[in-house]
Amino acid sequence: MTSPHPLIEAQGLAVAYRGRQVLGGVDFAIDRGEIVTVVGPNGSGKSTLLRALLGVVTPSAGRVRRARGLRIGYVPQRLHIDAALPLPVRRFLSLPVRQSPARIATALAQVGVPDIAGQDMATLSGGQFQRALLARALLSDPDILMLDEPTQGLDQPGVAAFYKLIEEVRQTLDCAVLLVSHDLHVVMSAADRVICLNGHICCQGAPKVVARAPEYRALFGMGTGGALALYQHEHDHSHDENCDRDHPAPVEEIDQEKASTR
Ligand SMILES: Nc1ncnc2c1ncn2[C@@H]1O[C@H](COP(=O)(O)OP(=O)(O)OP(=O)(O)O)[C@@H](O)[C@H]1O
Repeated sequence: MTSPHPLIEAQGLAVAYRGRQVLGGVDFAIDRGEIVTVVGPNGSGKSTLLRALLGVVTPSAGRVRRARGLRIGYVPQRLHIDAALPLPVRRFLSLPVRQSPARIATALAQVGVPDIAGQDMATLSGGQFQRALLARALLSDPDILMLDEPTQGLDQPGVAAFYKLIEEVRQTLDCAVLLVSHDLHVVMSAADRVICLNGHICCQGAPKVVARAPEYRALFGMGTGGALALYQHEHDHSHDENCDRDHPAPVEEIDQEKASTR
């Protein structure tokens, strides 16, 4: 259950590209301190949901509300950097907002790569690159971090280390974390809440509840439930364990109010 004053809230959110609806009837809210993970098959609208919450995609129906003055740190799914153009990490971190060397050093230390400031972005390993992107997102001192498949291309230990880092960052900054991922096993253990998306929210709830939901199993198979037991972490707080099985209203019934872009 989210609070009456979430950081971001969407109601009846729908998105269409050139008249083709890819997301519909999405009700969503996230509070400070929560880690929420969005899972779903390729093309199910995960990146679109993040982009609509960010305000870079205009909803075709429904609305998005962001808390006044909300600072969002965004790590995109892809970022192509031309290898022919030298771009030291410290300069990359100063784009688009100039940052002091001290802040850059702090951010790089925070994400566990204190020695790469002078290295060229094109020469970073996959894990170092992802950490540099995360450092850049942290430099905005975010209330919420949005990460779109941040562990793509990392090996399993790299993935596990990255999620551990996210958890540490959440604790240090007391920010919310919204992430999209395909790393089902680790995600299911690291998130407070999992949203299973397939053009609409198929089901959502605490990881162990979602893992049992027939909608989740229909999308991801039965295997994850077993693996979950290995990764399940200890919670010192309670969850709303209701798995929302309601499917969205047809598009025609959704509030047509456009997103506010405060
Ligand atoms: N700019 C765009 N113009 C037209 N169609 C788009 C655009 N962006 C995404 N789509 C389409 O919208 C649908 C949802 O895409 P989206 O990238 O949100 O899915 P996803 O769940 O993030 O997928 P993946 O797991 O493969 O990254 C897909 O069918 C995609 O082709």
